[in-house]
Amino acid sequence: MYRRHTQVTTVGGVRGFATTARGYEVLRDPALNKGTAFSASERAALGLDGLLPPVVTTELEPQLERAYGAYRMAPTDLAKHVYMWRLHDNDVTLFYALLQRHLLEMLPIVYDPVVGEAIERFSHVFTRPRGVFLSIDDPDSVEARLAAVGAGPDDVDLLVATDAEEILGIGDWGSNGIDISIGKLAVYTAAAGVDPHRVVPVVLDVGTDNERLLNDPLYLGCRHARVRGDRYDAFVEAYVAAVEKLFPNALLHWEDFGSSNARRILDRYRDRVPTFNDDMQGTGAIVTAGLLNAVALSGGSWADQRVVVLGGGTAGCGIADQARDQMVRAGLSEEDATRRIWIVDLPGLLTAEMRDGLLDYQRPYARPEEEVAELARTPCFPDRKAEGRWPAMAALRAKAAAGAGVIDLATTVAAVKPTILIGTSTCPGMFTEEIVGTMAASVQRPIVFPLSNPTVLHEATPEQLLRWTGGKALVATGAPFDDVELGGVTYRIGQANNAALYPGLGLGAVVARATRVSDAMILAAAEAVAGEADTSGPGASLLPSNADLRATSSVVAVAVVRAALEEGLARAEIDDPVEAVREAAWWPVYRPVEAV
Ligand SMILES: NC(=O)c1ccc[n+]([C@@H]2O[C@H](COP(=O)([O-])OP(=O)(O)OC[C@H]3O[C@@H](n4cnc5c(N)ncnc54)[C@H](O)[C@@H]3O)[C@@H](O)[C@H]2O)c1
Ligand SMILES: O=C(O)C[C@H](O)C(=O)O
Ligand SMILES: [Mn+2]
Repeated sequence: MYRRHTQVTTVGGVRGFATTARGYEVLRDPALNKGTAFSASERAALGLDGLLPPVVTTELEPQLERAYGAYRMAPTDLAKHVYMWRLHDNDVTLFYALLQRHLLEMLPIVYDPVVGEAIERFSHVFTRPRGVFLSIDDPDSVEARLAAVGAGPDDVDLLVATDAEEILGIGDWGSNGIDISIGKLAVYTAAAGVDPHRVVPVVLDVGTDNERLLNDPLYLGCRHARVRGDRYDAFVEAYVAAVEKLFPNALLHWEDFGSSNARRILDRYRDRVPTFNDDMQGTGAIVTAGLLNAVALSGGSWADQRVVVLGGGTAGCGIADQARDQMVRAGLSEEDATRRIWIVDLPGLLTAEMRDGLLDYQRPYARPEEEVAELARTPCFPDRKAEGRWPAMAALRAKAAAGAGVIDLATTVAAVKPTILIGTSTCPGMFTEEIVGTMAASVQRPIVFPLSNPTVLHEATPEQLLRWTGGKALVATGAPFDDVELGGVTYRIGQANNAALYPGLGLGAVVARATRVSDAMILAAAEAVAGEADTSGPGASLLPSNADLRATSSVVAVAVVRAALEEGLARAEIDDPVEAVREAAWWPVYRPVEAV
């Protein structure tokens, strides 16, 4: 966000800034600061002579070299992460120029998986605030806190908010979760060119149930258990209402909410404001993109797929919904399509007898009793980590364990013979050789996507899946994985991470000034991503490489703008979507700064 004393302007025919700031005030504004790249005349006019070394380097190049050297010197991934955000606080342009140049290397540092470590350590490595902290203990202050960023009604395009109940697969991290909002926004800019000065990261601090935080003297958030129920809903409402009032054009992105709140919030607001839930819809769409290519390569038809999802939370059910919709497009009725999806969670295969304990969006997938009556049940052992984190599912698990037992993943896979196996369980190693072998024995090209993040939580590694299936598995993962060499073929592993989709979706929605984020816009994004992958040749990736994210995101954004126009959801007048997206995209280049 630009400070109040700075305006975006045109300087000598080029987009630049006009500012009343002088001296250190200029250098300490990360939006304005160019360090050694201030020209001699800018230095004179802005009062910078004497405050900078004498050499003038008007290009970014030498600064990029210096910054990359410093980055390389940072001894650990977390130290690299901290270095990058310090750089951001010093010079936003240089940060994004560096990130974009080394995108494949730095995305995992700035974003997932290292952002997970940074979130766990937030209270210990905190140096300076970024983003907006909203507190459930002071709900009346929501509007004032958002207004404190100092932006006018036309100055904000996008807000990413989290309540941090289910960060990646690492659980509840309270107000530390601000870093996921910040990380997601950095990807919006690096991947799609969303203007980093027109976005706001937000944490909705409703407390935390994480004992480690509650007992950490350095914890910086509200030190009490998570507030739920009416107070929670009123707080979320206060946030949305304040955004509508202060930033009427802005898109609202929800990130890493717990499974009991994510869908409810989305359903409440999706017809009122432009909004989407990244874990449900962004993930569903990027996985659809990977599946579109995988199903085509497998030679099968969508109407014939059988899908088993391990982990029926926000991501798993978001994926299930979009897979169901794809089968409906292939000609199945909604009921028949739903019947081709099996969800296995902590209580085992979700069945009709559990109906009352299931979340509303899990319920359609519960299997009828008569169908599962013959399936073997195994006793299950309490999983302490999971009991705390998913009370509803853990209660069902305990009930099943006390009764006949659970229908586990191995039994489900043996009975269903799925063509597609999806992992969103947060439980590493759950896709065993036995389970994958069972699948491979009945389908030619088993499609297996272990998606849990961060990397250590993957249900299986691509190397294992390919080895166990003699290279037949069609694999995509949530975190980045190296190529796999097997039988003389190099297998490139597509990353089915919503980072490859939501930036283009968001940019498209922003460019169109969309009033809503519709299912058609999301499908257009998924199809656009799928179309960007070259799946020809042995071992080809199912998804485009993250090295091409900028180009992929532009294609996605154009497709989203077109879909918004077709549905009459665009407020912007757009003749040429390609040109509109090109014009809107922000690039990390130094701009002239004028003293006024
Ligand atoms: N690749 C991506 O783009 C992407 C996107 C979103 C989420 N994810 C990952 O998916 C995972 C789940 O995320 P979420 O947002 O859906 O979380 P969530 O809390 O909403 O869902 C997790 C579900 O897994 C279930 N579960 C836990 N242990 C299990 C076990 N042993 N067996 C079966 N089910 C189990 C829980 O009961 C819960 O229903 C996380 O690791 C997250 O990082 C990946
Ligand atoms: O953040 C990611 O890497 C993807 C996804 O949103 C997740 O929660 O895991
Ligand atoms: Mn997420």
